[in-house]
Amino acid sequence: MTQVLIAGVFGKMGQQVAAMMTAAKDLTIVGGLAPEATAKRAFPVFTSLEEINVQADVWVDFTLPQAAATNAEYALTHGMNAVIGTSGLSEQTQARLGEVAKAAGARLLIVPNFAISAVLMMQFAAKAAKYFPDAEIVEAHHSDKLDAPSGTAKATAKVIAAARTEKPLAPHQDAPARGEWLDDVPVHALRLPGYVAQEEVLFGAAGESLTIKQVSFDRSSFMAGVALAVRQVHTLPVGLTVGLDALL
Ligand SMILES: NC(=O)C1=CN([C@@H]2O[C@H](COP(=O)(O)OP(=O)(O)OC[C@H]3O[C@@H](n4cnc5c(N)ncnc54)[C@H](OP(=O)(O)O)[C@@H]3O)[C@@H](O)[C@H]2O)C=CC1
Ligand SMILES: O=C(O)C1=N[C@H](C(=O)O)C[C@H](O)C1
Repeated sequence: MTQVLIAGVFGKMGQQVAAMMTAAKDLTIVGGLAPEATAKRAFPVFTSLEEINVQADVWVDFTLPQAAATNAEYALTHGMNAVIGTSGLSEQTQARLGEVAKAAGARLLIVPNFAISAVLMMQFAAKAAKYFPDAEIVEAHHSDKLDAPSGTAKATAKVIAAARTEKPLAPHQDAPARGEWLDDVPVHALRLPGYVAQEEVLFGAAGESLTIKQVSFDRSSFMAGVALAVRQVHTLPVGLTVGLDALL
């Protein structure tokens, strides 16, 4: 039985993760963390780190970047492995938390996107970038998403840059309409009511193009990945792992 504490338990993701774990026979929710305990749950809901009086195997976090960093530090130094789904943590913060995990002998798994389709999209994009250095990313999310570009778009730009063997042909342009350039990949972020999450990676070369697209129609798309991460985080090396790839 894996015991789990969910931070952000009343959020859009937190609620779905709690429902998924309640239905799973091998996962037990020992507590939740939320700024206000606005509803009753079958497990205790704490409103601050100081209040927490339970021990978990795994801390799962779907909150805000600053909160996630503070929470992860708490979890890693209190005998837990941590699975962070929260987006918007800077590279420096991720590296620092990795050091905290190492010092504590704990595992920290930061996952830009738990949807298997998104993990595969990034893997396919890395493969394509070897042959198509010119790439652009268009991501679209629900209108109350706080961060832009998305964590998935940042992770995709990073893997494209790492896989490229040549420089892109299209010149760098600073015009706002050309998007935000991450690792020499222009990223365009759309925020629209009705959307959940999706991303397209477009590659262009002389006389041809390739588009890789994934869509999360609803948040159930993330649940298999969250369950896998929670069940398997203990098998990862001590310290920081980024992405679900290591567990697939
Ligand atoms: N990796 C992935 O696959 C996915 C990642 N995400 C990411 O997860 C995060 C949450 O997304 P989503 O559920 O849609 O957002 P929501 O805004 O619906 O939920 C976030 C929740 O966190 C709560 N919260 C804020 N501060 C704290 C804190 N210090 N401790 C505990 N809880 C806190 C908020 O409470 P209150 O509203 O009261 O302030 C809110 O209920 C985002 O960063 C998003 O990008 C989302 C989907 C998939
Ligand atoms: O906020 C969201 O909803 C999502 N956030 C993650 C991101 O920033 O990439 C993952 C997914 O896109 C949903």
